Amino acid sequence: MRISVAADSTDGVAERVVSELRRRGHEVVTHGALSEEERDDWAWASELAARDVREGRADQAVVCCWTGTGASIAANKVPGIRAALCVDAYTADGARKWNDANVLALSLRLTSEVVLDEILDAWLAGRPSADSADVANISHLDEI
Ligand SMILES: O=C[C@H](O)[C@H](O)[C@H](O)COP(=O)(O)O
Repeated sequence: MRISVAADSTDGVAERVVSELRRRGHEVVTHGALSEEERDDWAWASELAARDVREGRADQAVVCCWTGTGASIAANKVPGIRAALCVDAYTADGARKWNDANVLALSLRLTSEVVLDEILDAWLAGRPSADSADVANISHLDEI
């Protein structure tokens, strides 16, 4: 997959997100503090990654800030984006299965290297549920 990764800082696991995705064979585009030229504030960086997904330049995105809150809020402002702030593998699995999330938001403060690896495993293996109630919920998001 082609995955856009944004962060407002290179602290914590930000650079490990990029290296782990590349190690797993994905093509990675970087934004914010992970890019040489771009503004590194979370609202701008996260917006760019979310727009990559919205406009078809990426299949998915990972957006990071210190708490994960600002990055997820910014990504969710972009139409069609379903960003999920995930703190563990169970949440990441549920975000893909029940929410068809297309953007993974991470806290650079909270996410350890071990937990990051578990989250990425669950996120990348996850598939959206075909259950009619789940499909209806996702569909309603576009009507809100
Ligand atoms: O939701 C916001 C994020 O957690 C930011 O990473 C946090 O506000 C820190 O930003 P800064 O390093 O610019 O103070």
